[in-house]
Amino acid sequence: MTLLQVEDLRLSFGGVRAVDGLTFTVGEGEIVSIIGPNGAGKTSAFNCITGFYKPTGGVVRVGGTDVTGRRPSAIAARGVSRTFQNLRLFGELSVLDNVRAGTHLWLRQNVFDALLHTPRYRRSEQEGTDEAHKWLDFVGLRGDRAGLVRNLPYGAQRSVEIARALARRPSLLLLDEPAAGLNHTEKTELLDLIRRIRDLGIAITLIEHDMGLVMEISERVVVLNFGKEIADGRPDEVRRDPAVIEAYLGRDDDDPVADPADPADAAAGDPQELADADPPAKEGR
Ligand SMILES: Nc1ncnc2c1ncn2[C@@H]1O[C@H](COP(=O)(O)OP(=O)(O)OP(=O)(O)O)[C@@H](O)[C@H]1O
Repeated sequence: MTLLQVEDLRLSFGGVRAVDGLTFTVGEGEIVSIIGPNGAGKTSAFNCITGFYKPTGGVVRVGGTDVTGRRPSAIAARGVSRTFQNLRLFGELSVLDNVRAGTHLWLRQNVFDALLHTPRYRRSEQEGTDEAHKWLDFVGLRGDRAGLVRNLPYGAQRSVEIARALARRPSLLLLDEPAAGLNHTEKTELLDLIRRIRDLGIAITLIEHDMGLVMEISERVVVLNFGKEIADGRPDEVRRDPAVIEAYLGRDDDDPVADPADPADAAAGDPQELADADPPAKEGR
């Protein structure tokens, strides 16, 4: 069944067409990556899908329901959870409380119960705490969970953010550059974690610059360039796609013929190189 359906999604910032006609779907339990050079519109697309930006055009459906332009909380309540490129943890809260915050989406609590600390409130608080521990175990975060989250190393903070997103009990998890800033070991653990999340039946859409990770884990890859979708296919198809290779590596207009002696052209001719290619540096941001 199709879980997420994005149709002709558009977003403009003044004259900049950040997203320019994006169409793709994500099925139940599927892993779909969105890739593209810096500034291609990936995060803008995520922000439209999750309600942080109101798209200029197009439709976003979750489980068949049109959620275009709805508030982030309404879209989250439909089972869409996300992490952010720049972590958005509550630095002054404990590790455990950060993850417990995710459970408030579905824990049934009211002001009356909270003020009077009724047995029902205490039961639901315990349920939230148990659930938070469960997800912290799942992401493999050992150590002190009562300490402030901001005292954790960066890689561990990323894990806490994923645990918090999972504590919302999503059917679709959107990860914005989950491997950024992680070392080799942490990336291997992330790969395993993403697979284990998928094995729970949760669909995953990730934005990622680490091509090795993308090519290894994705069932489908959607490629954006200057807001436009230039490819949507299996990893092996996408990395052989000339439009994708050109978007990543660029080609001098005055030099349309590949020169095997030129490392850039040699790389463009070898699809395997795309897996190792560093995206071009940010421009005009
Ligand atoms: N809040 C904003 N105001 C104005 N322009 C923006 C805003 N956010 C993004 N843009 C522009 O929209 C375009 C797409 O940016 P976006 O951040 O979505 O790209 P991206 O593919 O996620 O890039 P990166 O890989 O660097 O994170 C860029 O030209 C960017 O400068």
